[in-house]
Amino acid sequence: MWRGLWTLAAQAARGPRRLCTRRSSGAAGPGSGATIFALSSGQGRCGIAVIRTSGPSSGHALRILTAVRDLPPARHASLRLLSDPRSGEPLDRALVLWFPGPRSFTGEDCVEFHVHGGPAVVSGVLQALGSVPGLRPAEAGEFTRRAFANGKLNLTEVEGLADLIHAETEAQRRQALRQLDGELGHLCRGWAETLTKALAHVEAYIDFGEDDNLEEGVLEQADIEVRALEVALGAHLRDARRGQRLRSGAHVVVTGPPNAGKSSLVNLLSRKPVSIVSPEPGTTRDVLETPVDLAGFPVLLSDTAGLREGVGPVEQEGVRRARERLEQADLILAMLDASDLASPSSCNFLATVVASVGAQSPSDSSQRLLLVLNKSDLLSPEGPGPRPDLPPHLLLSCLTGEGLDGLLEALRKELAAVCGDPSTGSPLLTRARHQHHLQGCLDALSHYKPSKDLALAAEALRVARGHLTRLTGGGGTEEILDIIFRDFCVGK
Ligand SMILES: Nc1nc2c(ncn2[C@@H]2O[C@H](COP(=O)(O)OP(=O)(O)OP(=O)(O)O)[C@@H](O)[C@H]2O)c(=O)[nH]1
Ligand SMILES: [K+]
Ligand SMILES: [Mg+2]
Repeated sequence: MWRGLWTLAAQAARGPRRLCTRRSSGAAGPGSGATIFALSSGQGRCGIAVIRTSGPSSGHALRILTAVRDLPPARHASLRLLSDPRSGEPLDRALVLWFPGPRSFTGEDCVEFHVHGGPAVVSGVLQALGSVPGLRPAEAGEFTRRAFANGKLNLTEVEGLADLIHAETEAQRRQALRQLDGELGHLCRGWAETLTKALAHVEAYIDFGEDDNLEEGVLEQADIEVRALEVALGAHLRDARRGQRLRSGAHVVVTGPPNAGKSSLVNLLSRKPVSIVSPEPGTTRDVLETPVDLAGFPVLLSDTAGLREGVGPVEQEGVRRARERLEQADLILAMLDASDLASPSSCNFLATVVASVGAQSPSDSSQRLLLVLNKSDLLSPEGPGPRPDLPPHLLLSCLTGEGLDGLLEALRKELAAVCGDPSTGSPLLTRARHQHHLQGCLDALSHYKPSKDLALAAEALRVARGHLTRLTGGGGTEEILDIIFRDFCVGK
């Protein structure tokens, strides 16, 4: 998650960075001449490290380091002794792979050296590559940028790749893989084709409308297709918040009367002592936020002050902050003490918070709520259970852990609804950029009124199509590319 937060924090700490490309050099463009190299596996001691090159001198570099005149067979691993070309000193016995362009990740000639992962070996091979004329170290994201420039990936696929590298939860990984597979790009291309066809029809009508040799119903057909596209775009936009939540984390807020066990639950779900737990009501005052992986979904979990009136000014401020945070929640975990359901604070909580969220119809409610009755261990086995008039709820004991599995399963279902389930359904719009262009496309289509003015209608179609093209990176401006490629590390 968190990548958003981390990137912001890192940028604040370091000041603006220029990580990826030198725009002026046009280093990413095909035929830019330079051959780049970098360590593509993680930094630090490891069993195997992968060093990659990309560019026209890749084959030359491979021959020089292996001191073998013939290149190994394409896309087959071969064992070779690598030596420093300057001193002839052996560096490592390594697996090398030769990927002649265009059938490579970047579309250019590429080589992979799978060397032993010790820091001395890695730095020896990197230095040896640096000594080969025409080779220079890669900048962050430069391999991917070349792949993009050579048409190997479109922009949404590049974003999917960045997300895949940074994915921290199962659901994020699945979503990133789907995007990398080109699902969103595919959808956009289909929509753009529809618009191209409609545009062709409108333009034909402008040119030949008066003639008899134009098929009948051409404009009507274009009209039907554009209106259907508007409906599809609208449906996707309504879903947009879900994709972004999956990328940056859903807001889950734990609330309830004092001492219900909210902090105990937050500690249990995050598996660390985030909040102070004590028998004293009113222990938690500030909102305490912690990133967690809940059932495979990225979540920002907030612990809040117990809701009650008639307390001192500090706790009152805590209650105000708790209510404020509650309004921003995607999912509310409403918690009550199962052994204390008749108390005024429990009744008041049920009548206000639980009832008000529950009253919204599921389709238009922006928030979801799970009611949890904690401290089930305090209920006597034969005595009457929780009140019969309660809304649907789950029983839990933070003390014994009983009911935790059921709660996690319920959370998984709720979060799938909040974030969108990446294993099913239509591709999600994971970034504000996607939403911006789809909205732009939809706005342009609202000006499509061929019955009023054919020329303006054609222009509306052109503007709308431009948004879809830019979404997948066609005609993308350098600034957008810079922002997207900044997400990558060196070697990717
Ligand atoms: N028996 C029992 N006690 C529990 C359980 N969960 C929490 N407690 C106890 O209940 C008390 C209150 O727990 P907290 O987690 O501090 O409750 P809270 O809702 O965060 O309280 P405030 O922050 O004061 O609003 C502590 O003494 C916990 O040890 C449970 O499942 N069973
Ligand atoms: K407490
Ligand atoms: Mg607390």
